[in-house]
Amino acid sequence: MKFGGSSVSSAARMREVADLILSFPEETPVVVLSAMGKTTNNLLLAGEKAVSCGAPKASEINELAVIKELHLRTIDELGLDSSIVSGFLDELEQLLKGVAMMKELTLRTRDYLVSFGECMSTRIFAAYLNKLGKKARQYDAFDLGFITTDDFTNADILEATYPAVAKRLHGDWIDDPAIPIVTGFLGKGWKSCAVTTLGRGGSDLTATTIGKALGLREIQVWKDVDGVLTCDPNIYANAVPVPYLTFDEAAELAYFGAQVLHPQSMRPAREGGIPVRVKNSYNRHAPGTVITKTRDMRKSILTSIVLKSNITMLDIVSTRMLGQYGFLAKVFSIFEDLGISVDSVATSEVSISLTLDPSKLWSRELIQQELDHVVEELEKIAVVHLLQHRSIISLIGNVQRSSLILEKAFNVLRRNGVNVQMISQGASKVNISLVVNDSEAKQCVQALHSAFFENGFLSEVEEADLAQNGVPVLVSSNGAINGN
Ligand SMILES: Nc1ncnc2c1ncn2[C@@H]1O[C@H](COP(=O)(O)OP(=O)(O)O)[C@@H](O)[C@H]1O
Ligand SMILES: N[C@@H](CC(=O)OP(=O)(O)O)C(=O)O
Repeated sequence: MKFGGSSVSSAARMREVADLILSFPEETPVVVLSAMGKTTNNLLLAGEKAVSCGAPKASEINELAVIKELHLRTIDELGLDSSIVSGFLDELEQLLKGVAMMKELTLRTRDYLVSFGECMSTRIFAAYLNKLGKKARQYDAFDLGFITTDDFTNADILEATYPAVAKRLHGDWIDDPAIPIVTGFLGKGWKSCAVTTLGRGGSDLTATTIGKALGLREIQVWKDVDGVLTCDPNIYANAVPVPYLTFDEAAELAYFGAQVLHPQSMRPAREGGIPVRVKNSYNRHAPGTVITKTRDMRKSILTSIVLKSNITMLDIVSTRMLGQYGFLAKVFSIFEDLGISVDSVATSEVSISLTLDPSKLWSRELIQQELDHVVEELEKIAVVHLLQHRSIISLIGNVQRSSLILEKAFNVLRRNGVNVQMISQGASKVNISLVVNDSEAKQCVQALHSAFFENGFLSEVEEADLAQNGVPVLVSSNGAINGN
């Protein structure tokens, strides 16, 4: 059971989550927690301010005061001893003074700095469960066996993690049973032995990794929404929960920008064949979303609409003759050399259009200087147009019905006077990506959502299928059509 920052943002929320866990007395869950509320953001901001504020002022950083106040108030309201976090808060202040003195915040120090959030939330929660008489044991993931690459701020979990975590949790359970309360988001670099983090929202990945390591029956990720929704509720309030998803759909949805799940988190669940249930800790009786390997696609057309804004698009036209081989290889080797990730691609014989995500690495914004450098390198072999302030609208759905989805989508976009600048759809993908201007993207998502989900479109298609085939068309998740 993983609870995100919004689920454990205060003493009241911690009580609620404890009550939720205790309401399943027959279960012996492993609990994964994120940092309380906005603590990770505050730690990052405090670190950035420390770089330039000068050592004497480091203790006065506003975000440090906010973090201290939140954790001490929570401890107080839960009737716990302040010594649970006071050591961490003192060390945090020292660390910020150190950053201020050095006038630099390396990626390694940044990871160590943000680790304080999860280290404190898990200690508070474990102490509270123990106070309630439910035996709990706190674990720091970096001591539990989470072994990662040394890519600070965006580390990958290594295979050795699975047996190490299983051995430790099983061993401790046999010696002295207690509910494990594990820090999400954190790991230990295999060479550096320093604390690493798994990228923003990485606690989902911690949970699915533990699920696979222990071969659990189910992985639950508890959020502040009723599951994965048909679109981001901040973009369009009419979004509704999606009851079932496949791992592929969920991964695509997360990768293309839905903040609800960490993009890598589906991998261990898929490998372990363990269902993931997305639930609402504020509304525990809502059924949520169940994510599994396959699902009944009979009535599935469009599942969810995802928006990723502030995308940079490159239009690259070869300066050489038509039919020249090796052009794609040359272009992609430039991206590889510069360590820049490409999201969507559309090609013709002589040109490539592709999108780059400036926020892919949360630690390192793709800044103008880097973009200029990419263009400079590409201009050695092609004519390049850099197009900024674009958005990718991803239509996640049943690719076997892609013509139907595209017909409907383009109808809507034409009616809204929107010109699509790039389209990307693969043979086995569950995702059709459309690139539009940032300024018109939200309006497009709203119009598409109304057309697909709110105006009886799905039942109309179902009726048409029935009329045409006698029975609804059954499409399995591998794409085979089984209709009569
Ligand atoms: N398609 C989507 N479905 C559900 N939530 C989404 C979607 N896209 C964006 N979100 C946002 O993601 C948030 C994720 O929930 P949250 O509880 O904050 O996660 P966590 O606690 O793990 O950080 C939601 O509050 C919602 O605003
Ligand atoms: N605290 C980390 C890790 C995490 O997973 O958080 P959340 O579950 O609240 O998204 C972050 O903010 O990125």
